[in-house]
Amino acid sequence: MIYHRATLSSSHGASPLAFTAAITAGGQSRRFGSDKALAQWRGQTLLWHVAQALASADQKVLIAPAGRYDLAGWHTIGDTRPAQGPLAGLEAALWAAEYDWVAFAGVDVPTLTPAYWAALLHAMKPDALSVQATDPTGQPQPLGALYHRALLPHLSALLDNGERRLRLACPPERVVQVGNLPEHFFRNINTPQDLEHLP
Ligand SMILES: Nc1nc2c(ncn2[C@@H]2O[C@H](COP(=O)(O)OP(=O)(O)OP(=O)(O)O)[C@@H](O)[C@H]2O)c(=O)[nH]1
Ligand SMILES: [Mg+2]
Repeated sequence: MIYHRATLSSSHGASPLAFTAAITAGGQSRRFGSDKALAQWRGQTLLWHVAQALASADQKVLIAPAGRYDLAGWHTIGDTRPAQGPLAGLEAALWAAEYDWVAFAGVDVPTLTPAYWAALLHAMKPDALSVQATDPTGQPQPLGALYHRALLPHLSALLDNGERRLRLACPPERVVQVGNLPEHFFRNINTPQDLEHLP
């Protein structure tokens, strides 16, 4: 594991790295009870908030069934392995990526901001294949994280072997962990109650 303490005020003058943004949106929202991507928070859908935080990306892909969502500026691609979960969504994202680095998000992380993604991009190290924020309990967050597209063969082998856990997408020794980020970034929305508790 490679550790990095985040700074949210990172303006270093270097030209920003070109990257792909991918939102995996092929889930069934069973715990939420209706499509959580379209649930409203602060007058917009959760999906809109997630996309806004990634507006500066050079390529924007939504991994979802054709026709389910219409998000301006985002190109929808289908799952390579439908209904196999977010690890399969990541496989589709890395497969479609035109840039080495992919900022990978779910539809249910509406409190992420451009500063969150900038902190992850800033923490990148030469040997890294993933950059993941750690929550206040120290748990790495694989669903608002950066992945290098060189992980694709590793990921496909995992999926072929029946693995579905997103946290295994990258070998731990190639993950850069980013600590010290504000607590409000770590709010996954799984149920209507989770949404009610968002400020
Ligand atoms: N592309 C793709 N994304 C998925 C798939 N399953 C889940 N996701 C997405 O992965 C993210 C996190 O998954 P969950 O929080 O489990 O969402 P979910 O599966 O819709 O919700 P539950 O049915 O309650 O588990 C969400 O953005 C989902 O849309 C899938 O099979 N394909
Ligand atoms: Mg699920």
